[in-house]
Amino acid sequence: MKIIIVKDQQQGGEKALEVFKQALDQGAEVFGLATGSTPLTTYTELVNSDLDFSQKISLNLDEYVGLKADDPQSYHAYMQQHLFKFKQFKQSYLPQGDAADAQAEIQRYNELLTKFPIDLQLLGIGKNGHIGFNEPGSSFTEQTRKVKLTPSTVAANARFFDSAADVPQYAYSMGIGSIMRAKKILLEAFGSAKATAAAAMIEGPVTPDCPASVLQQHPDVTVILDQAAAAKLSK
Ligand SMILES: N[C@@H]1[C@@H](O)[C@H](O)[C@@H](COP(=O)(O)O)O[C@@H]1O
Repeated sequence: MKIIIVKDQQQGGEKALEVFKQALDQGAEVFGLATGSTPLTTYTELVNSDLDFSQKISLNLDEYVGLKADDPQSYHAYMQQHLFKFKQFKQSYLPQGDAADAQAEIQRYNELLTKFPIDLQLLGIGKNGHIGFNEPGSSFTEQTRKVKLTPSTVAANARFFDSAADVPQYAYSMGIGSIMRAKKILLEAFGSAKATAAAAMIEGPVTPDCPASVLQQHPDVTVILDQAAAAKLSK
């Protein structure tokens, strides 16, 4: 793992832009994208850059089950608001939260991932070490699936909803097996709330108890941390 420690989230976004630029220079065609507050500065940097994604494909990590694409809380809406409205991609895919047939939706998404192997996967990390919506205990080999969110993740994401009761309890998520197939991975973590998870990911044992720890086994991972998120690293 290559660890980059920056002053703050703003500087983290600037570093992330460099990683995207390098991936494009190396011929990346397919980008795996993430949501949450963590990638916001990265998306702002991408939007304000002259990088051209108009012939590139994107695939998002996850989507809440039950939300329509035009629901303002959906990850579709998030991506539209923060990136796609400003930066054109050739084609962008997310799981369809309101799909009538969950199994068919999972299969559709797995087929897309096979058709478009991800060159650069952007990730955040949950306070409990989850990546995508792969909560502690998730298998390291699974592909896209429907997952039940833990109470702590529901609580953490409640800030984006009117009330905790409105937070969906299930999501479609690329599995850890899908994430690990990406050629290159860029994980960002900002703020003291992520310090324990960041230390477990980087220095702890590789265990499903901290799903992000599996990244220690990936050959090309860059981690961008701000000083607060890096505070619990031993060196
Ligand atoms: N599914 C998302 C993850 O992809 C994200 O990494 C995590 C952290 O969110 P934030 O960046 O807002 O801290 O939250 C959600 O659970």
